[in-house]
Amino acid sequence: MKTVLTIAGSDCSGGAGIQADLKTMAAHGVYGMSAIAALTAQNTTGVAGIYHVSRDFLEQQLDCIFTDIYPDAVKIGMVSEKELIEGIAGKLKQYGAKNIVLDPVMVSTSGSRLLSGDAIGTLKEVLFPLADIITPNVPEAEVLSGVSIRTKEDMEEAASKIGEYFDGYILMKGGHSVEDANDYLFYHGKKKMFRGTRVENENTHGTGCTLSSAIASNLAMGCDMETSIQNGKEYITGALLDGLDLGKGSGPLNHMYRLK
Ligand SMILES: Nc1ncnc2c1ncn2[C@@H]1O[C@H](COP(=O)(O)OP(=O)(O)OP(=O)(O)O)[C@@H](O)[C@H]1O
Ligand SMILES: Cc1ncc(COP(=O)(O)O)c(N)n1
Repeated sequence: MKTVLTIAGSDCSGGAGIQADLKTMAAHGVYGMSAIAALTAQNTTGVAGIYHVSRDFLEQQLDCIFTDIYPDAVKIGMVSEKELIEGIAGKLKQYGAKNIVLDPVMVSTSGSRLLSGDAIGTLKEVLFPLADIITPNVPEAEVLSGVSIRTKEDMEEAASKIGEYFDGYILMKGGHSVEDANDYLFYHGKKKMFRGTRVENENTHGTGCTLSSAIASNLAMGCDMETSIQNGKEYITGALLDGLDLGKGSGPLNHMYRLK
């Protein structure tokens, strides 16, 4: 069985973070493992609190995983703080981790900061060089590039700025657009669109976590990058179309929609 590790934050309400990642992995038939960087107290209406684990404890979790069940792919989500990012990078290097999908989670849909401001530089300098693909949404791509994004040309400019310090695949997600849900892949000066029909569903809690875990699951199963993204896109669209409606705010997706 193929194995995938998520390094991210826990969402006690089950819609985003580690919980969304593990559900996505189970739905793909891969064996999911988790190293928890932070515990959050949150639900569909917002984040009430964050409890960071220590660097030592996060490293201990990674040692336990890598020395026993080696992951075929790694997804990285909410990593909160500088020291944790440095710890993760050290362990990924030490164990030669491969197929690394990095979702640069910065702010929750509900508006809470999930990555401290002074950690963004560390993320770029220390963790980006290890990633095969990064999956910023438009606001994250703006922070990473310093370009204000309104048009498709702005996206290209932002990707080329990010490309100055990141050598891998850049998937810019269009979930925040109003007219469509197209995602754009940039790689070494080339661009490819992954077309998405906008689903009229307010319940989008955890879409980014789900997409990045679906891509990691596909990479673990041996798909190439573009096929992994295409399959991930189809999976997220299906999960949104299912129309699950839980909670009082922006609710979670049905990760198991294919089993219906
Ligand atoms: N309403 C929608 N209809 C169809 N696809 C969507 C919709 N909203 C998001 N997506 C898709 O979901 C994936 C995640 O994109 P999004 O831009 O929402 O990421 P994100 O903001 O990082 O997610 P998160 O809400 O977890 O922070 C992308 O493939 C995007 O196109
Ligand atoms: C632990 C954790 N990780 C990631 C997100 C981002 O997801 P969203 O933007 O849908 O709130 C989150 N809310 N919580």
